[in-house]
Amino acid sequence: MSSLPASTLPIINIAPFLRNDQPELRISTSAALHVACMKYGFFYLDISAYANPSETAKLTTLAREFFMLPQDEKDKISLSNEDHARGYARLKENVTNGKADNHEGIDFYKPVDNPDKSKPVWGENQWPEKPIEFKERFNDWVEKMKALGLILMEAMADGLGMTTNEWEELRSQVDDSFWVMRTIGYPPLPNDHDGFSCGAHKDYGCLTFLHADPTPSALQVFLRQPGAIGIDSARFPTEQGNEQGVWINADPIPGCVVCNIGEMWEIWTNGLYRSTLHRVVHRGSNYRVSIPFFFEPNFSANVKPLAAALRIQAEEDVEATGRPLVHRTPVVYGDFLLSKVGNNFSGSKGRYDN
Ligand SMILES: O=C(O)CCC(=O)C(=O)O
Ligand SMILES: [Fe+2]
Repeated sequence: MSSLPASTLPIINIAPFLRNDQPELRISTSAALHVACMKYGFFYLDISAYANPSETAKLTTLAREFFMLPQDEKDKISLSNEDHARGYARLKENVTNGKADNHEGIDFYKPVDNPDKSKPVWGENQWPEKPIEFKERFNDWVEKMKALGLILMEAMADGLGMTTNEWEELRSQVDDSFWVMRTIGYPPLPNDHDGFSCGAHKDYGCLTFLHADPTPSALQVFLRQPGAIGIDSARFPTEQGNEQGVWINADPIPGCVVCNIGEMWEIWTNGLYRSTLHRVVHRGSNYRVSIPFFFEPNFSANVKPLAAALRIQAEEDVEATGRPLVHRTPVVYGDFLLSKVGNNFSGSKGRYDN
């Protein structure tokens, strides 16, 4: 897999949205976001003005220390203790496209009022006792990523040409994000493993911010390119149909998180922005650690096509083709999430994934 082309994904710096004195830079940045979301659904977000590299390095170290603990120590926070969504999942416990993923991980969700572990995703988070500092540092990261989510959403609203009122309305759907954070550990993928380190999928929420250790040639992104011959087209998930494209590596870049948009953005933009397939194929010899943070809509958010996206489409499509716009079906985010989490577990109820 190391022969895949290197990433050509754009790098977008969030810095102009952290301050108020660079209006032109804000405009060009939100325009670049708009193009990146239409073209790739994936980009690098340079957060070096927002997060210190020592902070992210500490997170991967803590996660690695946890995964190196004996199995029975890790199993103390097994997700079977809880709502089958929050907690630790053993290697190969997660399933994508019917095949076991070669990773282990801990999932955390936004805490809820009145937790009830008999209800999917409605239990309590389980934090490891070891290594110490784990809970504190990761909680800090949650706060930081939640704030980043709102900053990026506003920048994207600008990129879509939303009015202030339209942004306020969208903001009210994401201001109590039902976020998810995962720490994932990937041993090298054995050659005879029937599946991937993490099988091809789209993220189904709003925005993913992925911090990973420096391992190259692990995360791969599917770039749609009509006419291209896919590298292993036999393995496309069915919903991808026979769409053609190529897999590229999205190797980590210092100071950046990899950011991708989930399926809720497809609905909000009525398909103008596309949520993009990605997968992990980690054939290196080291133990890889990644930490995705999923900034999601509020549980009760009613996600439907945004007027700003429909305006763009009306200009581009209807005039060009004469066809009326077909609107995507609205969903309540929490219902959508619950319909998804049932599919991902070999033995039990399921959790957040594709
Ligand atoms: O580990 C990675 O690089 C990606 C993980 C991922 O795509 C996910 O958890 O949704
Ligand atoms: Fe993903």
